Amino acid sequence: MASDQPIRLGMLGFGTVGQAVARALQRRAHEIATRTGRAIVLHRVAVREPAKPRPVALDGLHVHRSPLEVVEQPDVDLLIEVMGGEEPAASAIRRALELGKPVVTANKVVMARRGPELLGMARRRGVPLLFEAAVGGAVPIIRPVQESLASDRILALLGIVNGTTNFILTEMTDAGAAFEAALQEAQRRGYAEADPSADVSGLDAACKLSVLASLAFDRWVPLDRLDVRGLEGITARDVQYAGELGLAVKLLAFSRLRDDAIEAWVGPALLPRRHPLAQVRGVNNAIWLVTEAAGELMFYGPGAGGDPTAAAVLGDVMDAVRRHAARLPTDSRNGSWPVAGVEWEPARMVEPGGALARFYLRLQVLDRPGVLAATADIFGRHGVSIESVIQKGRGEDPVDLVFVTHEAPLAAVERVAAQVRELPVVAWTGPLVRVVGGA
Ligand SMILES: NC(=O)C1=CN([C@@H]2O[C@H](COP(=O)(O)OP(=O)(O)OC[C@H]3O[C@@H](n4cnc5c(N)ncnc54)[C@H](OP(=O)(O)O)[C@@H]3O)[C@@H](O)[C@H]2O)C=CC1
Ligand SMILES: N[C@@H](CC=O)C(=O)O
Repeated sequence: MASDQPIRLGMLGFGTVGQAVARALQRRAHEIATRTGRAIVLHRVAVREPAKPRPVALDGLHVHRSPLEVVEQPDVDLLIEVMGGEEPAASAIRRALELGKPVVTANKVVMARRGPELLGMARRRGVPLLFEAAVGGAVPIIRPVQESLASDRILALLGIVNGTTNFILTEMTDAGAAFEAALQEAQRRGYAEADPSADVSGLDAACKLSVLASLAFDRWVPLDRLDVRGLEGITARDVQYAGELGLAVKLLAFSRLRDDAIEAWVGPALLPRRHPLAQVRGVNNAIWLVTEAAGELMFYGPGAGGDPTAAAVLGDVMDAVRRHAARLPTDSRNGSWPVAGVEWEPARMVEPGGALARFYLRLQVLDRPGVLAATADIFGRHGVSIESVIQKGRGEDPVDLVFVTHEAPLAAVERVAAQVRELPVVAWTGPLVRVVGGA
């Protein structure tokens, strides 16, 4: 990068985030140049369908269909990857690093599935690979965990890391919206993934948790070792009943150190309405960290959407330009996943079935004499003690029974749910939902 020349960007993807990056580069060209000491211009892009009409036009750019073709161009100094998915994104990032080109990505799938390999490559080449936008959208969380808290020890993290599902749950709670209508609105606003089932199933949040927990605990927390549940089966009635219990439904990501093993899960959870995470509404995300020295910290802001995400992407671009110009290697902790010079090892994980929590379970039962005693008996036989039970409706066919348990191992509560489901009076059982924080 000769210092009198602008930095020429190659960008893979020109969808919600890519177009917002292009807009911001134009609108903020002066601040960006002043703050980095270099002009930064978008030069080449890769898209699947160049002829598709877009709110931001591709005019004046070199447009390619092949991501690798963009990477290989000698006039591309720095790569932005905002196309999503594992491949061809990971191969393009890898090739850029091999060529010594700094990379900025918003892709949590790539970082969760290929992070250790790509960060290892970045470190060997002494080239930045930055991914602040991959977790929490505009919320700064990667840099605080890697840099600001580098001297501290993170003990636990709990967060809302998916904007789409938080938006859906907020619409269902506040406006009584139907799940499908709220999801469509989230897609229209550009919050959802290209395949929104990744948001709804908890996979998007799980990728983010894998990345964040790996950085927080300095060992690889593999995606396929997480207990991942989504919003499937959560209905307006659950939202209503939770409200009546003074609780709010959220899709949470949780991880903590237990002895030297890692417990990690993503799933629907009920929080007391006064809990700070219960106040996080709409597309916002929030991550609450517990550390040894600093205590409790909370990071909050828009977790999805073109402009907020583009701000995080461009922050990384400017950082990469400054680092490269100063010939700094990737900093002490960036790329410390795996730890410098040490072969990376997957974390020892707490078996999900053994992890303790309180649970909410809703059943639809035929209103027959003795039905409550029959279901409660199953809980007792598996050693799961019931904290509260509510019956909703009477005489209708079927009625709802809502159980909240005391702390119990997940595996025991799963056995209860499976056995209850077999009772002839039980018409339907909902998903297991954790209850977090005091009632
Ligand atoms: N949207 C958001 O709020 C956030 C998104 N992210 C992440 O940012 C990334 C991009 O998201 P988003 O902008 O919403 O996604 P979009 O689906 O809106 O855009 C994807 C872009 O990538 C292009 N593309 C996809 N596959 C290929 C391919 N094989 N070859 C060439 N071009 C390809 C598409 O081309 P075409 O336009 O021709 O179809 C499109 O321009 C994802 O990793 C996402 O997880 C992170 C934080 C927030
Ligand atoms: N689909 C994601 C986008 C940001 O990562 C979300 O809704 O959070």
